Amino acid sequence: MDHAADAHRTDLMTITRFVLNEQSKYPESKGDFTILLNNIVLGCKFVCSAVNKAGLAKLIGLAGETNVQGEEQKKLDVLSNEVFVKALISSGRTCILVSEEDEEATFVSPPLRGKYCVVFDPLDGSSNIDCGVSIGTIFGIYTMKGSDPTIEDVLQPGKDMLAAGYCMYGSSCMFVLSTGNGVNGFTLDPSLGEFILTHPDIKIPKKGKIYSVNEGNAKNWDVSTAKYVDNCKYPKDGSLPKSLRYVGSMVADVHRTLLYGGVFLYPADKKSPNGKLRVLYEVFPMSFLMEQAGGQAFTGKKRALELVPKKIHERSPIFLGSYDDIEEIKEIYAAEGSNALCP
Ligand SMILES: O=P(O)(O)OC[C@H]1O[C@](O)(COP(=O)(O)O)[C@@H](O)[C@@H]1O
Ligand SMILES: [Mg+2]
Ligand SMILES: [Mg+2]
Repeated sequence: MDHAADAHRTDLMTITRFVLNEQSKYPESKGDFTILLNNIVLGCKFVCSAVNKAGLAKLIGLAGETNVQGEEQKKLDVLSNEVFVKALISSGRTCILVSEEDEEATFVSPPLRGKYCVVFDPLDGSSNIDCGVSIGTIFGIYTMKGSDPTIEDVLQPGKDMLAAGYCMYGSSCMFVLSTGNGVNGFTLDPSLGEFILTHPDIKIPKKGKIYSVNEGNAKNWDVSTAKYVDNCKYPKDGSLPKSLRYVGSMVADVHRTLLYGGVFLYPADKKSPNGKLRVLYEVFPMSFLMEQAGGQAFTGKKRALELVPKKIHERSPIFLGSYDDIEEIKEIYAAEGSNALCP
């Protein structure tokens, strides 16, 4: 056995070692990012174990509160939010936190203040919590621009994000991360309590066979969305129809899209003129990952990562997935426009 050659194999590459290797590429780095990420990973492990035993631990059902989005919060929404706020602040590396579950941004005071701004959806796919279908956590990381944190530090375009990722709590627990050098996936080994690199350098297929959308909104769609989905079902070019897959958890639908290819879309419609998904902690992180994996992310008008949000809970329509499939959607929108709502 040539042990020396084996030393470089990615087997048993934990996420901590992976990030430390990444860090070594930046000699000036003091390890702040590694410590921050370590606490995000810890938060995900905590939430993963709570999700796995939700039915046993009476963590199913409503918390009795309503969040800023007007949604009834689930017990696990509230628990996950508390876990991540604590994990992020105790890292001593954050200055601003924006959570889906908190109306205002949280400004971290010294001495625990650091240079990173973290935007996050502590539990994504809340409508699937009580039935045990895959859900997740989504996050994005920016660097503070000045010496003191201001809300402008999180109202930056998505392309200025430093890193983004999600953790999916499904049949296996997967942590998917990009620090701007491609996308890597890690699977939690429950017996070790370690995330192990299992999906190095994820690249989305250039074209896919799957489309993912809530067709229940079809009567409210604009002409372009209706035309694209019609093309998926009744292709005009003689190709095979695409298959429909929709979990209703963005993390699960985007994770499948990243690995298998195709498109996930949550368009604007008469009911939700700005779509449903939130720019900072859903649209941006997933768009960042999609582009890093060779795909695209489009709003119906522009590249999603070019958006500059004005409010922390702002929403945007989103189409993300395989490069060629998003090109097709962009051509339809260029021809039909994005304001022509279905009659
Ligand atoms: O039920 P709908 O309208 O299809 O919406 C599903 C979408 O809403 C979400 O559940 C919104 O996220 P939260 O669960 O974090 O609020 C997404 O995960 C999902 O893609
Ligand atoms: Mg969400
Ligand atoms: Mg959520």
